[in-house]
Amino acid sequence: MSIAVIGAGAFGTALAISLTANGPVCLWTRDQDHAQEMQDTGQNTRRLPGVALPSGLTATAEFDQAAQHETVLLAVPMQQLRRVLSEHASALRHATLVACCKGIELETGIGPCAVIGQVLPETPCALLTGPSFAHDIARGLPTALTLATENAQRGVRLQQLLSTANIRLYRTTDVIGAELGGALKNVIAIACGTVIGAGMGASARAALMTRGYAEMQRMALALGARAETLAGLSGFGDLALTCTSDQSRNYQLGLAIGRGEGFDPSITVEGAATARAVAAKAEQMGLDMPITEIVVGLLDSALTPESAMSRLLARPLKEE
Ligand SMILES: NC(=O)C1=CN([C@@H]2O[C@H](COP(=O)(O)OP(=O)(O)OC[C@H]3O[C@@H](n4cnc5c(N)ncnc54)[C@H](O)[C@@H]3O)[C@@H](O)[C@H]2O)C=CC1
Ligand SMILES: O=C(CO)COP(=O)(O)O
Repeated sequence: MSIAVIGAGAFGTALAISLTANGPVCLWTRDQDHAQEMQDTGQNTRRLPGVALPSGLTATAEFDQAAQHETVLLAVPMQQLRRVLSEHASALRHATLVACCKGIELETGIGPCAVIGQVLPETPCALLTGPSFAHDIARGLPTALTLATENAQRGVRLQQLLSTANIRLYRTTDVIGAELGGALKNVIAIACGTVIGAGMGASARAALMTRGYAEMQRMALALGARAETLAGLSGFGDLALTCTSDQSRNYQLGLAIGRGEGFDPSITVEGAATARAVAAKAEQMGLDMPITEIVVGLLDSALTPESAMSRLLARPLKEE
């Protein structure tokens, strides 16, 4: 069973490195110079410097070379997924697609598997998500992730195929729950980074993580997710990692907002677009998502960290 990874960013490269322990892997980048650089240096110096690419990994800029593989992992940012699928729809039609991105599409309010379902309705798909930093995976550190797909047989097959020496996969058929856990935790991580950056303390962060988790559940359950999925790796697990580690780019953006510093807009921060998508969806659904709302206010500079916190503290008192 052969594997390709689309997107030679930090995560795509890390997955490709780990998966070569099971067999050859093809890693696609849209940039010919980048592919050449990886071949010449044996490293992805742009996204994962200092980590050697194993000999079983082939870097290419030829899409057809990647798309001929049976299983194709899609490791591009969420807001680019539809474009990549649409540009390469005919080449990808016959593969099994595994989305590796975390987020909600801004224009439509849907997650990665739903986007695949719209662009390539006949193509089997799955989602790989859960707590893991690219650098940890690439360095061979132990991780546990969730593989979500509605087809249970496909889930068993992909679980075996994509488990490696340092990636232990659990499987679920609750795709919407896994999608929402991975997407919504990034929004809460921006809020948590903000309170730490602004010096509001670890107690405030614990409060945001807990009430943020309640918010994640509120939306996910309303959309048909199972509560136990939210309590698992793709929800609680990834929330815990992303809200407490300054390796996280979503958390780092929050730190910068809290400190009143700028942030490089070229860095992939999925929670920013997702916060806007989720706030709009919550309004349509009549759901109360106050932390998501204040994150949008912080991103728009309509709120300061202090005014955002005052707004949360001033909300009517209620049962937990
Ligand atoms: N970095 C990490 O630790 C983890 C990342 N993820 C998820 O993986 C996804 C990708 O993140 P990273 O790899 O970290 O981002 P990244 O910014 O390192 O890489 C993104 C890659 O996608 C490529 N790309 C962007 N737009 C494209 C387009 N239209 N066509 C072709 N290629 C395009 C870029 O050139 C870049 O190589 C995100 O959804 C993220 O949430 C998930 C778990 C861990
Ligand atoms: O999803 C991740 C960890 O599971 C990576 O987090 P960031 O995208 O915030 O860096």
